[in-house]
Amino acid sequence: MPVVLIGPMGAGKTRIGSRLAREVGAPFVDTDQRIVERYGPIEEIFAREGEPYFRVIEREVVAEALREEAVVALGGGAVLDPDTQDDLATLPVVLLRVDEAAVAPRLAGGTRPLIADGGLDRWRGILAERLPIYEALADIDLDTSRRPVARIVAEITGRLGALA
Ligand SMILES: Nc1ncnc2c1ncn2[C@@H]1O[C@H](COP(=O)(O)OP(=O)(O)OP(=O)(O)O)[C@@H](O)[C@H]1O
Ligand SMILES: O=C(O)C1=C[C@@H](O)[C@@H](O)[C@H](O)C1
Ligand SMILES: [Mg+2]
Repeated sequence: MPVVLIGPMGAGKTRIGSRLAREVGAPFVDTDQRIVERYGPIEEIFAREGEPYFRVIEREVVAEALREEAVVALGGGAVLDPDTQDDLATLPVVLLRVDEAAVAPRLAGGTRPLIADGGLDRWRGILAERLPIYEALADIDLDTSRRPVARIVAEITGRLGALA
């Protein structure tokens, strides 16, 4: 069964997911990275085909990843898909949170298309829209704002053990 990481842009899903996978000896799948491998850079997909098309290919990649024995980091908006919400209801899901002060430097210099214009204000608005979904799906909920990656990974492995 996969372990799934969800949360907003910059929460650390990719970085913590890859460390967690190493720790538990499982493969790591990042759905954004898989989309890039197959379809090219995400900002180009958004620019060329628009967000609805991106969500369709994202759902395909997510559905495939959720059938793998892996640590799976989802894109920030993947939980908007109702079928993905259904899939996640029966899987161990880790919500990674981050506050605004901590995320600002993490987002600097990025190419995330949804916040290309609005920056941190847009990030805040998107999070507010999605937070009820994130919270409803999470089995483990933790803040990554001011803690080293190794500590966060240790806490997740401990809490996953308690879930089993
Ligand atoms: N606990 C942490 N402390 C400090 N920096 C961190 C921490 N976790 C992640 N980072 C840094 O924050 C940035 C964003 O992290 P990461 O790419 O893992 O986030 P993400 O949740 O995958 O974001 P996205 O949804 O955009 O893919 C990276 O530069 C990463 O190295
Ligand atoms: O929050 C979002 O909707 C997104 C987050 C990223 O992980 C990418 O999946 C993409 O930039 C969209
Ligand atoms: Mg990521």
